[in-house]
Amino acid sequence: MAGRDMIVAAREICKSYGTRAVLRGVSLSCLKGEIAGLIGPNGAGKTTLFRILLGLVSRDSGQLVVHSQSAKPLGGIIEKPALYNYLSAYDNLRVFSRIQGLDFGRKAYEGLMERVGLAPGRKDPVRNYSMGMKQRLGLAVALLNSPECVILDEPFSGLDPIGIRSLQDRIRTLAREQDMAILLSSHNLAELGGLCDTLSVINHGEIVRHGPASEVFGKAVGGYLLYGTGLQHSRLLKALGAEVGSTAAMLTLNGREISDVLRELSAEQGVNVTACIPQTNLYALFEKEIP
Ligand SMILES: Nc1ncnc2c1ncn2[C@@H]1O[C@H](COP(=O)(O)OP(=O)(O)OP(=O)(O)O)[C@@H](O)[C@H]1O
Repeated sequence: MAGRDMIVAAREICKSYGTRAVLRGVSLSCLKGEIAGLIGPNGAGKTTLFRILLGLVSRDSGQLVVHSQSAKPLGGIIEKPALYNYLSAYDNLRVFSRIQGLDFGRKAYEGLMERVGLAPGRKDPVRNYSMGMKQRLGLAVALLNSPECVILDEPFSGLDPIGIRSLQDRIRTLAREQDMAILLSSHNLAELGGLCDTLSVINHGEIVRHGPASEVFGKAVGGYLLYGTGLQHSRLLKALGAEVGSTAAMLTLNGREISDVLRELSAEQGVNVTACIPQTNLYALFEKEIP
């Protein structure tokens, strides 16, 4: 990995609480302009790792490496953003800056609000905000001080699908247009799959898989749900043992490529597939990969 482009790396991090080992030799890194996802079930160790990266919790052993020219290279939100609900978004940003002994001035705060998709003119208290707006304000707080890497713990929790899409777009812009390194966690593959460049899977305090998101996502696909017309007449679906209804079919590939199956289906008379939705198997994803 080129040191020049790497912003943050955790190497072989171990952490125990009492006799419980929570992180067992975890390594994770994020490059400039990269979106790196960390996925794992409840209690896997995601928040603990992010707290260690942000210097909020000490590690027992392992190394943290940060390459940055910035005075404050890392910014982040751990769990829900802790906001002052009785203040406006603008005043929240001012208070969070002053806590750090800084004041960036009106223009900077308004610019930051626009950058995360909040209307700078809105004066009412944050308690009136939707969950999605609060998450975006939390992101703005994390961006104070212009960090080169932003760490977001469960940023999509509590958001509806439109809120998820909107926050994903903001995160993509930060990485693609502003070259920021983004590390984010979730226990929901759908939230990370289309957004991240790389995915690391953590379970019981160990990274059990790591790689390009498309590969890791591919490991978790157990089958496909097809929608369409005439599916019940398909000889191919019957031969593949799919469960076929009048408008939908559940298909397990058994070694075939989905692209080949779709091509062959499109050649069948009277069969028209209108949607193909991968069905993920999280048990397979969270299982430790045998090298
Ligand atoms: N301060 C603490 N004291 C004792 N145990 C802790 C502490 N913080 C976390 N743990 C334990 O460490 C383990 C990992 O917790 P962590 O919050 O890092 O997991 P997570 O993957 O973020 O889970 P979730 O998705 O539920 O937020 C859990 O068993 C948790 O109970």
